[in-house]
Amino acid sequence: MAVLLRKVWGSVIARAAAAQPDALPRQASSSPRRRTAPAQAGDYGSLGALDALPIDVLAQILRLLGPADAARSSAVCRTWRLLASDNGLWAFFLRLGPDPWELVVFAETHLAACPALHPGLYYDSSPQLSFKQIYGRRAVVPGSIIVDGGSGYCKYGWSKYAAPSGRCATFLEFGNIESPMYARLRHFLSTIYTRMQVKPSTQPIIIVLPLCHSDDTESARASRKQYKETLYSVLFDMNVPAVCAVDQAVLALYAAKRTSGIVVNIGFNVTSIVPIFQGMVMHEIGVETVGQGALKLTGFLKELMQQRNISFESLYTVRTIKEKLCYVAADYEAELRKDTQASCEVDGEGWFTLSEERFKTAEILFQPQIGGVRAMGLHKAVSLCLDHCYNSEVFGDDSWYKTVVLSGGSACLPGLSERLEKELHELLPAHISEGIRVLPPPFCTDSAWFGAKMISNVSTFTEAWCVKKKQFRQKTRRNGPSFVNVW
Ligand SMILES: Nc1ncnc2c1ncn2[C@@H]1O[C@H](COP(=O)(O)OP(=O)(O)OP(=O)(O)O)[C@@H](O)[C@H]1O
Repeated sequence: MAVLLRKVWGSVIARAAAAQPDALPRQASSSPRRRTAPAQAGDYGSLGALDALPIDVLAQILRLLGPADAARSSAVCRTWRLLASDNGLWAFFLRLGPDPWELVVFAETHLAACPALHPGLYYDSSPQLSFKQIYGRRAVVPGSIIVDGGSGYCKYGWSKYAAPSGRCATFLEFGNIESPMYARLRHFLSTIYTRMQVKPSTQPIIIVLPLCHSDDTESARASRKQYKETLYSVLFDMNVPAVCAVDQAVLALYAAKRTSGIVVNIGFNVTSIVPIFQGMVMHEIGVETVGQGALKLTGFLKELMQQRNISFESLYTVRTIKEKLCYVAADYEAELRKDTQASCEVDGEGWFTLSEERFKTAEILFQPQIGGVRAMGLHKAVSLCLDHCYNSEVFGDDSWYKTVVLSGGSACLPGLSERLEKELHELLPAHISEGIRVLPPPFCTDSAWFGAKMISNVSTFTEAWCVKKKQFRQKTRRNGPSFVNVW
């Protein structure tokens, strides 16, 4: 530390000399300004001279020293302790960390406690944060394994990584994991651990819970409970030390830096519209479901390509073309009159050119009949959900549902958020539609994974979000498995 301080001290003097090139040699030590610096640039002997430096220079020194030495310097004296506890200093160190600053502030402000585990503790305000404490706690939060077992595609990886490290086609490798069975879940999770080359006992796990496509019925509640019970049992039988299980839609909402709103998840098979208030899925208001998702979009593009005699090798080719060329028209009729031809290359198969198929594919989200699907248009289903939220009148704040967050890979189609917002404003009465905003998916296919990553790094993660093996065993012994429902 002393060596660093000397270096800093040298740079302070050098900067002062550069600013006043002819003043430095002549200045007498009695001049008021010179009282804050030694007489010679090389005179580093006494560190006591630091006391005479202006506060902002001392603060800069602490910043240059880094968090470990800044924390150590609080042991020197009261003044250093005060300086080293400055919130701005620790906010500066947090900003240098791997997570974007606004995500850190959002997580520490709004995600300090899991609403399902600690309903009383949950807050949605902006308390005074101690960044020093937060820095210290975030530094020791253990890394977690994050598993988002989507019904089409599974994403998994370590929370300290920037993105999921592995992806696989859930439906091909594991069948549909939404019908929970001990053996299937165990096989699924063991496979992920093996692929990641991680021992289950070494780290907590965050499991992204699949969306429940049903209302608040007895059987829906029972199946949610059964799924969670099996999940916890499987993981604790595998010796996982702590488990955090959160709904997919809630995580996607967190990734958009919101705790209340409506998540529209265009899933693999179905699209779900999920109202969420302060991190809790509002099953009593109703989760709307539209019976088409990514698979239908790919299938419809395949049909359109076949109609134009465009040949391709597999459905993966069609999926790639969809991701590269398709978009959502702002105005379907107007788009039909435009020249929309564009091409893309698919590895090993050459170039493909599409015209109106580019926007016709996604138009089935709004006009399902174009694709021969008997389903409700997306805008109508979202309107219905908004209407239910408006009529629920259970909360004082009537704007909690006015942010609509898109999630799921297909929601990355360019133009979708703008079109949905436009349709909602046209469809709904002004008193409901006023102020409604539709946000594109914050991290494309990986929104839920990133929401989980945000939670995994929050300073209170282990105690506020995780269920530990001992807790689980004790509670099941005492209350039977039914207690899992509140988790
Ligand atoms: N940029 C993109 N544009 C259009 N579609 C995309 C894009 N990126 C991914 N997709 C599509 O998203 C689909 C996969 O979505 P996602 O990974 O969200 O599914 P999932 O998580 O398995 O679904 P579920 O929510 O039902 O569990 C694929 O069909 C893929 O083609």
